[in-house]
Amino acid sequence: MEKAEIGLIGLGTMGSNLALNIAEHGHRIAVFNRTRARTDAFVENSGALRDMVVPCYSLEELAAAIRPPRPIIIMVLAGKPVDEQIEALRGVLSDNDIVIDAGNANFRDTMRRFSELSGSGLTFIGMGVSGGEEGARHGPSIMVGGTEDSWKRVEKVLTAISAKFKDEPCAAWLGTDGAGHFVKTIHNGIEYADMQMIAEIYGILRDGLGMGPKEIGTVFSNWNKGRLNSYLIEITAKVLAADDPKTGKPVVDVILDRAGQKGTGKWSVIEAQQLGIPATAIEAAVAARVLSSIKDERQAAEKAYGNIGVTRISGDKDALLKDLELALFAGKIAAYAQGFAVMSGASKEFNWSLPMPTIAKIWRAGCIIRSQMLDTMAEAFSGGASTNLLMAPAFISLMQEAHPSLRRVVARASEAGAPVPALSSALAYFDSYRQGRGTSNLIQAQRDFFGAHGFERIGEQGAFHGPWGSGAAG
Ligand SMILES: NC(=O)C1=CN([C@@H]2O[C@H](COP(=O)(O)OP(=O)(O)OC[C@H]3O[C@@H](n4cnc5c(N)ncnc54)[C@H](OP(=O)(O)O)[C@@H]3O)[C@@H](O)[C@H]2O)C=CC1
Ligand SMILES: O=C(CO)[C@H](O)[C@H](O)COP(=O)(O)O
Repeated sequence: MEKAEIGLIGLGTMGSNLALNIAEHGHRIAVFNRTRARTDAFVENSGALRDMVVPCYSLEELAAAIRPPRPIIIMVLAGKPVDEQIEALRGVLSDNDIVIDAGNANFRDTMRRFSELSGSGLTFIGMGVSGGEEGARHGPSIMVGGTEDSWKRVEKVLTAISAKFKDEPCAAWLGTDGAGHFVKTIHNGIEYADMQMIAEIYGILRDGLGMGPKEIGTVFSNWNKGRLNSYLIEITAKVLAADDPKTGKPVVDVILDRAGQKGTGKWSVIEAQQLGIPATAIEAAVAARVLSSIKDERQAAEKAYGNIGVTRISGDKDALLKDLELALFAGKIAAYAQGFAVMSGASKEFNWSLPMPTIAKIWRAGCIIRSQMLDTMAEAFSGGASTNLLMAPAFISLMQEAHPSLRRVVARASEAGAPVPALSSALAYFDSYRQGRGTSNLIQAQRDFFGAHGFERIGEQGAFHGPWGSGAAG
């Protein structure tokens, strides 16, 4: 039998679709899954691509089915299962074979795996993939970390299967070792903020304006034709339009308000904190998911405080809708600015030289956060935007137009009792970032008072102490 060009382990949602995508692009692929039944089901459902697929029932069989040097994609649950697969593969692979971890790995695990495999003869690639089920099948965004040489060896197949934005492949080599998985992690952090802000706007429309799912869906659908055009807005409109076959009710009304998470949002926030770079909108989104998960406690609190609910927001509905659209737009810009700032900090910390224009470009199609705005970001970064996206001329104009709406929406939502943690964090970040003289002069003084930490004076060099007298520095 003709040998396969590539192998894949893990035929779950992502792996099975990625395998079919690879096969459809003319690459014969050998596949293996821990649970045999899943391999059988995959083969049975591979339809016209059946001849391009080689089912294998052991790693030995998988290795024997692929032409050396073998590229093998691992697409299993992140964490220990990946280590177990790598360990098992070491026993069946040969020098120059390439092991590609394509799951949502923590980039620190990826760095460790790089160092553990160095000198083993095997090449390792840590690769972030975004686009969910549909993206994996028809074109995901692919973020690669590893040596440039290893990228060159897999570039052809990865660019072929990736999404295309106006013919440009959404797959790129972003740097050594953990670079690809770090960028995927921040992609997901931004995804969390984006989703949370959309949910906050949905909350205002539902509880503040008393609108039903279908009507809200139409609002999102209209917004998707304008500046907010993005995959997440598009699917939100579709979700809100869908009915539950069991009850006939809008499906969103029968879903529990409790969202899970697998780790990438939390890792984004941890790494931002480690780097000392504020990612407050992302942090608020992660915290909101955590709060959503303590449903019993929230219900008890509702009883304790009385069901105050959200008071109705009155006024010109069209003007309010315009404000909500612009508020979401401004909030998104702040969240992206934070995500890119974190990547910029990590790039320096880990010597990756992350290419910001390329990252924005490969996020324009295929991935979950794809949006029209990313094209403007790609242009801004290509034009040399470096410190913070909020300093790019195009984004200064956009924020000047949109921030008054964000301010009004946060104020009105707070008055009405509608929680808007991500939008308000985004606004506070923007307001703090654009304030030439803030309030930390007082913090310097407080620190000096209780801890003799000293402070700087305006226009003078050196460290100074305050005239605090007795009781200070105690
Ligand atoms: N779903 C999504 O939208 C996206 C997911 N990802 C990432 O891709 C990876 C796979 O996700 P997804 O396809 O959704 O997950 P699924 O739950 O659909 O599939 C999980 C796969 O992992 C395998 N697996 C689990 N534990 C082990 C183990 N201990 N040893 C060997 N194999 C194991 C399963 O095998 P078995 O059949 O035997 O259980 C199955 O093939 C994850 O890292 C995920 O975070 C990345 C981007 C998007
Ligand atoms: O990577 C993804 C999308 O880009 C996965 O769908 C991931 O599972 C999303 O994160 P979480 O499950 O924590 O919401």
